[in-house]
Amino acid sequence: MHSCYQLNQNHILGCSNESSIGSEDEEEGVVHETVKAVELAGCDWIHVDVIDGRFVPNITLGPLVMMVEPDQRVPDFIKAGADIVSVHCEQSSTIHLHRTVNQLFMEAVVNLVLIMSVNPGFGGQRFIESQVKKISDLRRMCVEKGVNPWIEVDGGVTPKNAYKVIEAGANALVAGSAVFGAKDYAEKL
Ligand SMILES: O=C(CO)[C@H](O)[C@H](O)COP(=O)(O)O
Repeated sequence: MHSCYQLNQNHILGCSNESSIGSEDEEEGVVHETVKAVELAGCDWIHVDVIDGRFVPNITLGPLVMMVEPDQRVPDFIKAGADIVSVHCEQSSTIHLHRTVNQLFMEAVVNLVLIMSVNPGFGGQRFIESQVKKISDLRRMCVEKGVNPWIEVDGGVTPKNAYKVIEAGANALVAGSAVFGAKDYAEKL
């Protein structure tokens, strides 16, 4: 099983002394250190949310890099080092899903379905229990079709409920506040 961690500006600020973050360089240093720390603690993936203040009210990466229609930047994310790129299926986020998925297949090997288990936009929300059935339905459909994608679950995942989503068939978990809000990342892992 892979575990992965969401990294966004809120989580970085949440686990640091906000007043100590001044310049962009300092902020970049905090991001760097935090990523290094969760990697050392044993996380397998770093999950970075690109949230642009349109599909959801929040902005994760900061106004300087704010964008609309992030799916149009897929090649840039890959060039920047992303191994996996996932997009929202809602048309209000990804305007032309078919085109974007085709583009993903041309740019990289894509084999992951992400099920959101909170309303997207903010970390620290409560896990939506009804999504457990969605995960098991998806796993069953995959078995029936003879495919085996990563099934990633994102939102409200904690050490207390992780077993449920794993039992339902997920094999990649995003944990934001559960990990970045803890003093000891490895223990939460
Ligand atoms: O993508 C999200 C919101 O848009 C995630 O749900 C969230 O950021 C993950 O954090 P947490 O584990 O605290 O729910």
